[in-house]
Amino acid sequence: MTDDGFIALQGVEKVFEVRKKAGFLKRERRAVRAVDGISFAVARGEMVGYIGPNGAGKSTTIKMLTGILTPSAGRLRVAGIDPSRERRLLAHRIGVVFGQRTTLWWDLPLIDSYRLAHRMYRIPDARYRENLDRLVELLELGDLLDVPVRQLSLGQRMRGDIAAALLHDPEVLYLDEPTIGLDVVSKAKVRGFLRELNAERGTTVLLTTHDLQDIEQLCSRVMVIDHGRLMYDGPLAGLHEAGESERTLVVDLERELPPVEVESARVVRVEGPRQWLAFPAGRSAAPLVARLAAEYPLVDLSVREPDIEAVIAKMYAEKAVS
Ligand SMILES: Nc1ncnc2c1ncn2[C@@H]1O[C@H](COP(=O)(O)OP(=O)(O)OP(=O)(O)O)[C@@H](O)[C@H]1O
Repeated sequence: MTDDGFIALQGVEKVFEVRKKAGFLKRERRAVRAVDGISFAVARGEMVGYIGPNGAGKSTTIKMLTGILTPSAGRLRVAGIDPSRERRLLAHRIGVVFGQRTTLWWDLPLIDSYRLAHRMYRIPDARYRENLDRLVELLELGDLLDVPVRQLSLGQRMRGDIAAALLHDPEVLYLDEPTIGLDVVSKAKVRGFLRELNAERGTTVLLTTHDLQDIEQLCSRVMVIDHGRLMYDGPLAGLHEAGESERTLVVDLERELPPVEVESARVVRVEGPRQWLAFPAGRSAAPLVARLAAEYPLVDLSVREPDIEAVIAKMYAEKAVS
């Protein structure tokens, strides 16, 4: 593939014209800039998180990447293909899973949707059988193939949808909220499968989610979008610095004491002999622990990582002010 990435966007914009009621008969036209000049490149085999608050422009970006929507401006390529111009050609190279809406046939047994995909994508018979067997095994669908989709639980349906998106061996998989509404066990199954898919097949994955544990467990890189603009693109750890987040050192002292005093950390909570100290997430906890141990009667301690959701919220707040 070219140097500019397997998925490549340069200054991509999407503006929607919406009509708004402005009186009894009057309607006003208004432009909604859903995506406002986004540029990024994703290399083949990367697994990237694409996150942001509601209405940020995530789904619009994914729709442009699949060719459903045409960008208003900018350049966009997936596997060297212009999605909106060659949507059918691209369809053979990509798989899409929308967590909130199924692509499976609601009233038919699960297997019928797969048979349909077999024909629709013209998947060679041997390849279809092989992929179906592998996906059924990995996603634990064996007992569900003859069950009508409407009778499946949400977690089962989601696994069914993921299999449907992968029968034709796509090189790229877009996942829009793949764990939404799933219980802990189902989430773990979906995440485990995606990790394996990426490691074994080198499938490039772009993942949109509100569940930051999805990102934590799957993606080494994360892009944050807000108001149609890219606010952050980098490793997950860097988000903490961007949000100037803090880690927490929880210390158990021998007895109740006034809030401890130690450089570069501040006590944020005291409960009996236990105290919570906030310190910058980018710093090592070791010198802090050493100082505390030298000056106070320490019994036990633990370090808590910051909640990423809070980090992002803080980042937004800071950008809004600046
Ligand atoms: N077809 C459309 N016509 C008009 N406006 C639209 C259309 N699709 C999206 N928008 C607007 O574009 C903006 C971005 O929407 P988008 O669905 O891409 O956000 P999102 O980040 O996916 O949000 P969510 O997390 O809620 O799904 C919103 O203001 C939305 O109302």
